[in-house]
Amino acid sequence: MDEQGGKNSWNRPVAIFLAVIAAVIIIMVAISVVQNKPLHQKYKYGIVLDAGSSHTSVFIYEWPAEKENNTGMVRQKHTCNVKGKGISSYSANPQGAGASLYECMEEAKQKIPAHRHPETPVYLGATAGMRLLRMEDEKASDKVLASVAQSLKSYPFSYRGARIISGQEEGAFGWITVNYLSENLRKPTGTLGALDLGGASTQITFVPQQNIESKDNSIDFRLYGNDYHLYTHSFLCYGKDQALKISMSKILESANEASKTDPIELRDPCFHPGYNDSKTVSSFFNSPCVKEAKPANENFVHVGLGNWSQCQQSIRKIFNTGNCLYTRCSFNGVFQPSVYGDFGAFSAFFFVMDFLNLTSGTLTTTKKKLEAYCSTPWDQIVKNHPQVYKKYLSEYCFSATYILTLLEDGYNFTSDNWKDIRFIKKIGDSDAGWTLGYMLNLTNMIPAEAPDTPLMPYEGYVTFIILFLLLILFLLVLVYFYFHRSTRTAQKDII
Ligand SMILES: Nc1ccn([C@@H]2O[C@H](COP(=O)(O)OP(=O)(O)OP(=O)(O)O)[C@@H](O)[C@H]2O)c(=O)n1
Ligand SMILES: [Ca+2]
Repeated sequence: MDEQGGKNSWNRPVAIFLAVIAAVIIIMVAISVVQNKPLHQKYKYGIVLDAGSSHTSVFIYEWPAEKENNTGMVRQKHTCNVKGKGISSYSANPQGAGASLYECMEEAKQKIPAHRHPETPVYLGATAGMRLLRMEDEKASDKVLASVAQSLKSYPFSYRGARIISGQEEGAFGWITVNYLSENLRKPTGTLGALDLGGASTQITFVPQQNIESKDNSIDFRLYGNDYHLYTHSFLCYGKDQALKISMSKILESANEASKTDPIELRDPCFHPGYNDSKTVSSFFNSPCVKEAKPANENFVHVGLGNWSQCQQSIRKIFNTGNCLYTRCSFNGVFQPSVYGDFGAFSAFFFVMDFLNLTSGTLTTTKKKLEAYCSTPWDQIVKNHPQVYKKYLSEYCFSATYILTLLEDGYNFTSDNWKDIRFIKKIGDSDAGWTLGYMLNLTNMIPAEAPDTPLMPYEGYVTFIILFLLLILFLLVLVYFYFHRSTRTAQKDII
């Protein structure tokens, strides 16, 4: 009896103790499961309209709400191309500029959950087309901006402004975009230079090895605790559409002097042999970028010759490589340090080189291929690309020759560092361009100082604490049984 009673009196506390431990383990495991379960991700959104010289694009970005200060977290969710030309083409009908945004903004309402609309910022940045319109007619450019502002305010988003951004901003934000997307900003590794070619301007931005001699070309950033000293320059009028106007106006001027016939025949080495089209002089002299005297004749016949080296010679005339007041210049007296590091070349750099399959290869092979392309008869080119709009198709020889000349003679890339240029459209899901960097900056999503990073991620921390507690409990159990057994042995010894 005594012995049994003794056994029972020992079993009850053991059972209670084990039950408590089991309960604690169950609660802990339950907490761990709940804590570590992936939470239903909450996203935030932002909209940026890129009002370029040739067209407007609407970009919708999204990012996980609780991770907005981390690099690489913002991605492009959707993009919509506004139908028709850029907003600067509405100078005679400003209301049309705002109205043109309707379809893409309606699409944005569909893509972003309704409960997020009021907090979603919307920005419009206009680039070189509007810079040129402002130079020509400031009132007209103000009216176009007022029209797009009024249109954007009519949507349920948080309107944050419509303005013409500077060439420096365009270059610097393009650089931020490509480096943010490549996740270069929190690492000690190098950064990627940015080359952007639009219709009306072109930008070059990179971290140089040399001193920046002109303060207009220098931009400083402190991002995630690192200091960046950037060189940037935007060449207004050196986008591919304006460059074509300047180049054509030079050939037209000399053709006009040579022949007094009407219409003038413009024999152009940058267009394919067999190309023959009637055009108006005004369509090339309608820009503040064109300084040549306008010929009296309004009509001319544009005749292609398809001679690549002559084409390059005529394009070289639009780059003034003399008159440098610094230790070195790119062109037109603009200071530029030697290009350094890898570069991402996007927008029209990519569209043109990708269309012609020229995104890889050496500078020499690229020139050879382009020479062959330019000399291909026009009817053959049309046959090979029946789906491409003829105006665009006819301009690829000029555009690619312009790109090579700009990169080699303008920015001083060489056969050696040609391989450092990557022709890119996107990085991951997001387009390379200034819009993402612009939004990241205006929403303060890139902190100057690196956010404090915990020793381990939150989920890991919870798991670690639970395992640690379980270990302590296990040790307690061991200790308990050890004493329990030694007490029983001691009791037996007494009996
Ligand atoms: N798929 C595409 C899209 C555009 N383009 C051409 O590339 C040039 C530049 O386009 P883009 O980079 O969109 O220029 P914008 O932003 O409109 O001009 P800017 O930056 O100078 O304001 C334009 O001539 C356009 O017609 C092209 O050849 N293929
Ligand atoms: Ca652009």
